[in-house]
Amino acid sequence: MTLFKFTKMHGLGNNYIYVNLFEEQLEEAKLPEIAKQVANVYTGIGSDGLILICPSDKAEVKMRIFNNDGSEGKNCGNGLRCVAKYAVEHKLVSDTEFKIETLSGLVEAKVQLENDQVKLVTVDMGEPRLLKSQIPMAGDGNEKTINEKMEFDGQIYEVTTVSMGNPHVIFYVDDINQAPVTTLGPIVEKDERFQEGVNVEFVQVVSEKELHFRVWERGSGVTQACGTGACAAVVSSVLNNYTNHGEETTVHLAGGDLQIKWTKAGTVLMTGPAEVICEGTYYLSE
Ligand SMILES: N[C@H](CCC[C@H](N)C(=O)O)C(=O)O
Repeated sequence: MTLFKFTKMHGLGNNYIYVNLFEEQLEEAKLPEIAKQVANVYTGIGSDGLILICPSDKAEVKMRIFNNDGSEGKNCGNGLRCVAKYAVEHKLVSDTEFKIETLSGLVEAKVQLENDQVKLVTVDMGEPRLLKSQIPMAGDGNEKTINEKMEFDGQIYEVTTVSMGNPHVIFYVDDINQAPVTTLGPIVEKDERFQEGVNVEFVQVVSEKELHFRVWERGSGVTQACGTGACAAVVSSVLNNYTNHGEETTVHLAGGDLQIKWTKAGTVLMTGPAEVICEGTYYLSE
């Protein structure tokens, strides 16, 4: 019987099962299956996926993220805030500011402590990637997709695409409560023009400082929040002249708010909470 200790954590309701690989051992080939198992709300723990906190030779810690369909993502904003909280509170790091390695590069995390507990985390998510070749998506790889017409399910939409190390396509809607998240989301997620699939975001512009946001995530479906998606939405909104470059935007997600700024220096800063839900031992069914 394989068993391992886990911590369930969430960032604005985007919840994952975290396993500390400084202490536990999981078989590499079984990781997609383990992610699907623990994420199953009926026969597992129930989560949006699995996140591994690993040793790294490039940073203090490394994060790997698996969606609830077992696919491995290359970045996870809500996951990074929770990894930062875990690393500080379990003394995997000795500072309140440190680097985290992801499959899409290094990010810089900075935690805010209250009585030795991490409440808020700011992550410098690095620079957005805007070329079609970087999303990746079909078309001229040297071009960007900003407010470009694309047909999905027989209808023409104007979309913008941004990668935060993982792919995002942003649709603007007049009323976030009417956004076709569960109907259009899964169609776009698997559209063949996105060679690696895509996270699908719906955004209602409230003002030049506020966005409403909903998401259909690649590999997980509807989640309460998507940190990389919220960063992509702010970058997209600056590119579409809805919000201002270098100014902070409040993004209202289903699970709560993130403060996001696409800095004039070029990187995207994301600030938000990270919470522990529970800890336990998982008995992996063979
Ligand atoms: N579904 C995403 C990974 C999780 C991203 C999201 N949960 C976040 O907080 O950024 C992907 O496959 O690219």
